[in-house]
Amino acid sequence: MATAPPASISPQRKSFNVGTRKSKLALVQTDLVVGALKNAYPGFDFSIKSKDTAGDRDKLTALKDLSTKNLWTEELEELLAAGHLDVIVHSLKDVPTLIPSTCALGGVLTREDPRDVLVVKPGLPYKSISDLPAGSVVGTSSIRRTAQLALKYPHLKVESVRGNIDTRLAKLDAEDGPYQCIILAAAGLLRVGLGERITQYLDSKNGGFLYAVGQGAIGIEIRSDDDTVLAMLNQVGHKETLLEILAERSLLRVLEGGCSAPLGVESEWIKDSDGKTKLRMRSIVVSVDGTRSSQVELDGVVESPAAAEAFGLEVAKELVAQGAGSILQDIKENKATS
Ligand SMILES: NCc1[nH]cc(CCC(=O)O)c1CC(=O)O
Repeated sequence: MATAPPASISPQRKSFNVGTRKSKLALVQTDLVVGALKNAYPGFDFSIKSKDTAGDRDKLTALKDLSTKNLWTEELEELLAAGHLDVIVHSLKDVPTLIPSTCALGGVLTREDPRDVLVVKPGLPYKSISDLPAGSVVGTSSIRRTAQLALKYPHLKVESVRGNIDTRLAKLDAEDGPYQCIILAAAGLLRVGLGERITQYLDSKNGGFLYAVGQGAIGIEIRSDDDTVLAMLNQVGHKETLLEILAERSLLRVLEGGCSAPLGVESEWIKDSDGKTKLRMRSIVVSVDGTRSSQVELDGVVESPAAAEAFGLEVAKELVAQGAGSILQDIKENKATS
């Protein structure tokens, strides 16, 4: 049954413009958000406006070399702030931890499987990352994945692969292509109906791989003063996902301080011995060459957005105490990438 609109929603405002990127994944995720909003607000009208962003246009430069960090978000945020859009739907992983003051994170849908996965080239016999022989080429452009590969699998080679999911899979499948496998997010493959391409799910216990902050979550950005849309999103958002991603983003925000940190995380809700629900966060910071790493696992009672942000900060402090600070300093000074 549809929920009655909260009192703060003005009866005059019944049409909303929902912006997103043009990729297949972005459009599928936007349909999920619009579907949830239409279900809660059947009398309202939502139109989808899709747009290519800087990140979609520049497919040649390795991601870590592109100077602006807001590749996927900035142009859409300008349209949002100007009122041409009311909502932007993002893969939350691509949303910088600092959002311009005119905009805010309005909510998140239920997280899809957040893990990274290995996709092996068709015809090759490998069933897991540990089956790959020395010298095998793994396609990825993420410094988090590159650094974790260098740490755990120094016998493998890493080569950059850019483009949307279909493009990357086509590069993997090309008969004369350089890659034996690629690493992708499970969420993207599952959401576009390509789950059968997954060879192995990677996590702390399988392959020893942690995922990106926000991975698998759909983030919904709004104008920071738009109480109407915020109230609407409160009806469709998912509380556990929100607490997980606020903790993860708080951790990353503290660590990165203006540079992109090779941080992996894994968030899991557990019951402790007294039956109390806690958020267990595993985290790792790895130097780009994989020679140094710092790992922390903490459990925290996380029942509110403020508690989630405080918990992320606590994990960050512990990571720095375990040595993450010097790894991040080297990355900032560009030593580790030479
Ligand atoms: N940076 C690209 C990107 N942004 C979101 C996803 C997948 C969906 C998600 O992680 O939520 C991907 C592709 C990938 O990393 O495999």
